[in-house]
Amino acid sequence: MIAFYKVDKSAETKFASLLDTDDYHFEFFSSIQSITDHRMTPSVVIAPEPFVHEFAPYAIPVVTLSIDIRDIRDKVARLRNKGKHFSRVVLCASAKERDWLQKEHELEPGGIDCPCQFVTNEFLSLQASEEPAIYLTPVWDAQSLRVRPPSGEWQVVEPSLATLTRALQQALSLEAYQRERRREKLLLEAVVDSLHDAVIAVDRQSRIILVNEQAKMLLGLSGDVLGRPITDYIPHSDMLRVLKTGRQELGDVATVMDRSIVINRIPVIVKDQVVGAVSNFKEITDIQKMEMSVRKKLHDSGLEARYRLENIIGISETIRETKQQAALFAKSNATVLITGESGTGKELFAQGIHLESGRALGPFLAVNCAALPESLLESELFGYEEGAFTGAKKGGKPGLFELAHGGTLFLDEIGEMPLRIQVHLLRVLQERRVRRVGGERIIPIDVRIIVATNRDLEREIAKGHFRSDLYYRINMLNLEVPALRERLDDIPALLESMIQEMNEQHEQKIVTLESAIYPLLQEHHWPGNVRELRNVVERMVLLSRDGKIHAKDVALLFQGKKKSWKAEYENGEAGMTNTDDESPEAARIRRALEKAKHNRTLAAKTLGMDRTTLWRKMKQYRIE
Ligand SMILES: Nc1ncnc2c1ncn2[C@@H]1O[C@H](COP(=O)(O)OP(=O)(O)OP(=O)(O)O)[C@@H](O)[C@H]1O
Repeated sequence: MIAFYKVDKSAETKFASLLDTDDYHFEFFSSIQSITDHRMTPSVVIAPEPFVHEFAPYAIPVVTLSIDIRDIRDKVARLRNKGKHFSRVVLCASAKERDWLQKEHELEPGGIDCPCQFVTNEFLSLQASEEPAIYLTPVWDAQSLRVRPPSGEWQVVEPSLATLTRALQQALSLEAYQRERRREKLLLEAVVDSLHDAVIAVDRQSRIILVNEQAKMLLGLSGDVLGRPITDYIPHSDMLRVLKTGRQELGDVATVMDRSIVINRIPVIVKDQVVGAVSNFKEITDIQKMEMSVRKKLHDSGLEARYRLENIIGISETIRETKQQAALFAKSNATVLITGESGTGKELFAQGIHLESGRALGPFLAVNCAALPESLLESELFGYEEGAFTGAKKGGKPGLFELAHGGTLFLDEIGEMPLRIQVHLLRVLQERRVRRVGGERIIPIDVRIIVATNRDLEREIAKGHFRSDLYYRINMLNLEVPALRERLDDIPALLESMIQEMNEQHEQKIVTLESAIYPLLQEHHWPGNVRELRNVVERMVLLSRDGKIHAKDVALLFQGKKKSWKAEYENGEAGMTNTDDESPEAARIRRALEKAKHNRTLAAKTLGMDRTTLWRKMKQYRIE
């Protein structure tokens, strides 16, 4: 909307006819009050020069309406034509307008055929003179003349149509510019409002120039706060310090309206000058929620705990008791040591405890301590800072302890953990904080630790392979997972669920199992526990015909494979490796290594296994 302020009737009529189309919205006003009371704020105002200053407190652009030297020349010419006699022109106007007219006259004196004097209203004096004068004043100053010359000697000058048109053109282009600025402002506001962070910005004088809804909500601001000093709302705002020092302040923690928030304050610097400051802040709980969801995404890519305690199959007394005990342990935050032969389902219990605990919504991360070389295990667990070692990722990397914050970290095969890392782990468990490899920062962590082993740790301590202080620290709650041979009653239920799972996997439809199969399964010793059973079922499914598993196939399977399985499981692939006598497999590996002159790639090749498996087995059998 274009507002015309205190323009005279004649100008009003001319402006109205110039704007006589539906394209423009305009109004005439005679007081500031009537403008501020109007339902629409004008985008631009046209006001005669003496009244422009009234708009100083308002952020509205004003186009100044003033007469120009041509308007005076025309007036003088018209007066002469009417037969007026004068040999002097005295022009009386407001200071600014007077200055402009005087300058214009100096630059282009032609046109006025007698001397011209320019004065302001305050200095208008009616000197008696030999030379008759004509006193001219712009129409908007007529009412305010301090001294009034005798009638007939003074005349008002009205702006010509050309002057009015120029002012109007200026106003229209300003309005278009304003409209564009408003559109940009709305866009910026929408962008800032769409941020999850609360944002508030101030100018050099610490007046609020931008604030989003989140900031209003967190700071409890309401109404129109733009343009108000930030100290009206936050008396000792730290933004004042940032405006003064020009230094950013990141990660400050404060309590605002009983909420803990994390604040960043950043100076806005233009050409080395601090021209304002912007602060973005967030409730700590929001940050925690975000962390959770990032971690959740991590889980979705394979690190999620999926097994609940109730999904662990088994109806036997022993497994039911173990599940009850695990549920009880889930209630506490203490470290759990899960022991049991390999393949008994220790990891499933670790997942079950996590999901049963108050940390269920947090991350569950697992690492097999036997599967990684010492230095890699260390950086996986504790993370590293940039430049900690050659090849360290830029920006460093958080370790599993950090990533598992708020959740559970499962350390499988803890018995295989190198002694040096055991020391590091003990410190983390005691202090509940980690320091990344090569770093200085101490990072507090809230992680529940569950460890598992199939080794007899007391024996390992006696052999000097495991630290006793760490053992006492982790052995707070001990969950013993029973071997499958101690709970043969569970085999039918396990069998059923595994067949169903494999049917889905292999798109088969096994419907019946010959009943003679069950005694075969009950007689077996199951050194590889449930994992071995899973292998057997897989083979049974592959051997099945017409949707049926035949007992004779299973018998053959056991007979043919008995030896190799026995060797496989009893010699340490998955079973307890407590024997001090070297197993045949260990001997085979030792021989292959010697033959290959300790070239592991070559040895692995002759043994028919990949390097990682060889490496793992060497660790398992403690072959140097
Ligand atoms: N009660 C059970 N119900 C269903 N599947 C089970 C059960 N117990 C174990 N399994 C299956 O047996 C396999 C071995 O389980 P898991 O890895 O948890 O054993 P583990 O004791 O941690 O073994 P290791 O000591 O070798 O790490 C997995 O495939 C698991 O799904």
